[in-house]
Amino acid sequence: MTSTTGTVHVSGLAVRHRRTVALDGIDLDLGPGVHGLLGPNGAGKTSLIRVLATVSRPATGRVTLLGHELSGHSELTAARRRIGYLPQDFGYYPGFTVRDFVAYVAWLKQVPGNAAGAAVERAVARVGLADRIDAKLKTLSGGTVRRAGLAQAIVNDPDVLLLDEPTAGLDPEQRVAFRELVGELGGEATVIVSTHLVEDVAVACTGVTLLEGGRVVYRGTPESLAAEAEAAEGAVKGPTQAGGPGGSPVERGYLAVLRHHRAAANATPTGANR
Ligand SMILES: Nc1ncnc2c1ncn2[C@@H]1O[C@H](COP(=O)(O)OP(=O)(O)OP(=O)(O)O)[C@@H](O)[C@H]1O
Repeated sequence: MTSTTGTVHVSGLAVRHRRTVALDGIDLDLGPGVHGLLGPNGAGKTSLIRVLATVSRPATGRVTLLGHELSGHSELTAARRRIGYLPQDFGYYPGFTVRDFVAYVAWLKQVPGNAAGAAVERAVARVGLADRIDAKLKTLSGGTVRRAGLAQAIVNDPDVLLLDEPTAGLDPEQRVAFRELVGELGGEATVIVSTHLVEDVAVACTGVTLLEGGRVVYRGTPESLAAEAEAAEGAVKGPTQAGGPGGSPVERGYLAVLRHHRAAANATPTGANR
């Protein structure tokens, strides 16, 4: 976990929004695979993804993506060609068709003109929208627009794919298809997925990073996170104490880690662990 060879390397990353510290000294090293980013509201997931997507700048720290340190103009430009990004809320021209929307991003990402048409059709087909490619975005449901958003994120075959709450608004069938696609993409690319749906992480992710209060409080795999629940439940002799009844093993592990972290932070007189 502490290797420095990952395609995404972050050290001492801090992000502030006016007086709010959104990220407070993050160190991460991520390579190919699907990495789930979990954490409660306000934990800093979007702030981290926005820095990696090069749309916001850190207050302090270093970020290296695919060997490009995200600082100078030429390094940023080189990295951007190889990044795919699906923001939590993305804007679009409602009068654009799915094809126009994805083609526009292909152009922004400098996909060569002679390859762009095929790249657009392939990306749209991969998200299951081939039959809607010439439909205007304003005629599509929220979940379908979100799939078009995913198509634009993968049109350049990115080496780093950043997805902020990609399954929000998807129906269960679409969510299953999404997990399969993300699993496929993670075979070669470094995929970072922020989500509140812990089950997405359990099924689709090879790694898990849990943020709280702008800090990394856990790194592991879905399996190791689930084992945290078992350990906590064993210690307190009852599942209701660790995560509550009905939660999946990974959900209970998530809750157990947060609870443990908060108890440790409260036990620190100076609050230095927060
Ligand atoms: N533009 C902004 N201006 C002021 N504060 C902000 C801004 N964006 C984020 N914050 C604050 O920064 C912190 C981290 O927010 P961020 O959106 O990164 O968290 P998150 O984990 O993505 O949350 P959520 O799960 O609710 O999307 C929060 O305290 C939030 O209120």
